[in-house]
Amino acid sequence: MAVLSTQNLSVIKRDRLLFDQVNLSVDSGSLLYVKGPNGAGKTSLLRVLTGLVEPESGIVFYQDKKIQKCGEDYATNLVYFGHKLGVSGSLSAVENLQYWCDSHQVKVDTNTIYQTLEKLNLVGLEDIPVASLSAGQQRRTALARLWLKADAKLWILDEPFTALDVQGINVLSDKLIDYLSKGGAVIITSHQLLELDYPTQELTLEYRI
Ligand SMILES: Nc1ncnc2c1ncn2[C@@H]1O[C@H](COP(=O)(O)OP(=O)(O)OP(=O)(O)O)[C@@H](O)[C@H]1O
Repeated sequence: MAVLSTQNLSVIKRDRLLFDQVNLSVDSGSLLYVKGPNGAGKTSLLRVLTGLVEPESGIVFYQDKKIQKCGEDYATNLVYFGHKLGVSGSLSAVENLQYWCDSHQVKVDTNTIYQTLEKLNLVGLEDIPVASLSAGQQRRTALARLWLKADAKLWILDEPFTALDVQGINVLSDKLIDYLSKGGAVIITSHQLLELDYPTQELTLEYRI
């Protein structure tokens, strides 16, 4: 049984058909790389997969069940990392992550959050307002959610490598491979070349006029 699959997904934005009849299927331990130029519809597709946006037509299934019928089960087993980081600049990294965990029913103690931030090279920056961190450090803060919710069955990641330096890219790449190797499923977009040493399915969206 696929973790996530679709049947004939089509999305229109401003009278433009972004994609039509998309059928995809992602199993446990599988990586799907969604490619395409700016404006092709990658983010739109990912948002439909999360259930945040309704498609014009077609169905998204989580473990063979329509996502609209899954209730909390889908949300509990999903991490969506979108373009917007969803962090509050006035809160510290620890406070942001504690808040995120509380609102996503992720049970962690504060010590685990500090340890996770250490893995992301944010030692000494855990307790200052996130607004005073660099762009890459803010992104690392948001990405810590992947470490904190590694028992989710599916990660949907929209450009997670943006603003990361080489070390950050390596840390995230290793985490993705670790998660996939343990049976997680990943759907990812990236304008940087995705060079994960892991079997990768690709879905390319063309820019349609
Ligand atoms: N809420 C919206 N309302 C109207 N048009 C939208 C909306 N969201 C996206 N679009 C349009 O849909 C098209 C696809 O946008 P989308 O963000 O999905 O592309 P993308 O492939 O992710 O692009 P990029 O590589 O630049 O991130 C764009 O032309 C955009 O203007």
